[in-house]
This record gives sequence, C-alpha cells and structure tokens, in this order.
Amino acid sequence: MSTPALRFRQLVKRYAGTPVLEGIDLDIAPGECVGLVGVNGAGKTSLLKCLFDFVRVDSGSIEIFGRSHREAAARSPLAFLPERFTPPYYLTGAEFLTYMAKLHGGRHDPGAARAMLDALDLDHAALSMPAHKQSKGMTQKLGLAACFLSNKQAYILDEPMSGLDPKARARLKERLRHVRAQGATVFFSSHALADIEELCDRMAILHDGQLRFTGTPAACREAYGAATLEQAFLTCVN
Ligand SMILES: Nc1ncnc2c1ncn2[C@@H]1O[C@H](COP(=O)(O)OP(=O)(O)OP(=O)(O)O)[C@@H](O)[C@H]1O
Repeated sequence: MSTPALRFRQLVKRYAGTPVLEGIDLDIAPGECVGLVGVNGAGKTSLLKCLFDFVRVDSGSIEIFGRSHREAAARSPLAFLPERFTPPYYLTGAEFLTYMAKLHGGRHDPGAARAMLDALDLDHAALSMPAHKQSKGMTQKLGLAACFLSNKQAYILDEPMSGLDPKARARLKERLRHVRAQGATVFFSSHALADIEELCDRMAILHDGQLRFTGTPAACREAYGAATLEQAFLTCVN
C-alpha cells in the first residue's frame, strides 16, 4: 500500500485522566473518503483535534502523508473545517477568505471566490457582510468555501453538513465528489448516516474510546445483520 494520507496508531487521548480515545488504529488512503461517526461525546472532534495538534496526544502516533503530525509542515496539505465554525465576527466574507488564502500560503482570487460561493449556494452579499450579521448556514458555507479554495490534498471536516439547508447539502456533496475526482482525500465526521452511505468509501464507528467498526457502509450493514445503516449503527453502539 502507498503511504497513507492519514495514519493513526494506538492513539490515546485523556482529558484530566479521563480516557476519550483508547488505542485508535486507522489508515486512510490517499484519495479515499472516510466518514467518522459516533454518538455525542464519542470523541470524534477530539480525534480531529489530535490530528491538528490542537490538543496533546497521551500516547500513540499520527502520521500525515508519512510525517509526524507534530511537524507543522506535515499539516500543510490539510484543509480543516472545525465544528460549529464561525469566522472572526468583525471580518467580512471577503476579508475572511483573503485571510484564509494567506494562511494557506496562496493569494485571494476574487473570481475564484465568487465561483466557489456559487458552487456552495452562498449569496455574494456574504462577501461584504461582517460575520456577526451572517446566519449560521452562511458562516458554515464561508468556512467550507475557504477550505475548498485552498486546493489542499486532504479535507478534514468536522460535521460539514451542520446548519446547511437541503440545497446547500446537495451542493456540498457535489463539491466533495468533485475534490475526490481530483484525487483529494476526505475525512469527515457526521451524524447523518445517509450522507455517509452516499459519499464514503469507508466509515469508522467510534464508541467507548475505540473504533468498533471500520469498513464500507455495506459491510457495516452486513456485519450487524441490519437492513439499514441506522440499524447497524444502533446495534454497534449498544
Ligand atoms: N477540553 C476538554 N476538556 C475536558 N473534556 C473534554 C474536552 N473536550 C472534550 N471533552 C470531552 O471528551 C468527550 C468527547 O468529546 P468530543 O467533542 O470529542 O465528542 P464528539 O464525538 O465530537 O461529540 P459531538 O458528536 O457531540 O460533537 C466528551 O465527553 C467531552 O465532554
């Protein structure tokens, strides 16, 4: 197998001694789309925070395209959308995208930005509106736009569908298929099992600090003898 895009090995994370992740092993291949699911509080966001070195790992390792996640340069091929994303409240949409383009080491391209807003069904008015006047869905789309404009090798998205209306969800799915067709890796958390089934090559179910299941959605249904992914998930976490 080629070098994985992401490799988690025996990852352990505790908060004040309380374990949240207790030996996570997961490889995600370049170009693969993997969905991370689990009940509220299962540790999905914590796993992603470990990946970006936002929180300290207690033991185990994480590699990004073969390099330790502790090296800042190793994280540069990644675009990230945090959970409950809100841009700095005083920045307009255009200022935020300009700022993010700089952080990603590129230059803001107003034409590309407008095209991306169209792709995600975000009104161009968001470009001149400060974030604090935007709706939850608008700021979410803005965060997604910044991610996709970065043209990174891998997109790490924490509940990317959160707050999006049905049209925007459809547009986001199109965009995810588009970046995958270009060879990008996608790793996202979600509570929407239908989205996981529709978009992902594989899914990982995190429960009680461990990955209870990793494989295709079809294999998940089969493993738990369930007609639907929802039933399979419920059996897995019960
Ligand atoms: N900074 C922190 N300090 C202490 N405990 C934390 C911290 N961050 C998260 N936790 C705890 O770790 C556990 C996992 O939280 P996390 O946010 O990773 O779960 P999640 O799977 O993303 O949940 P959700 O689906 O609700 O977003 C929870 O019990 C949470 O209270």
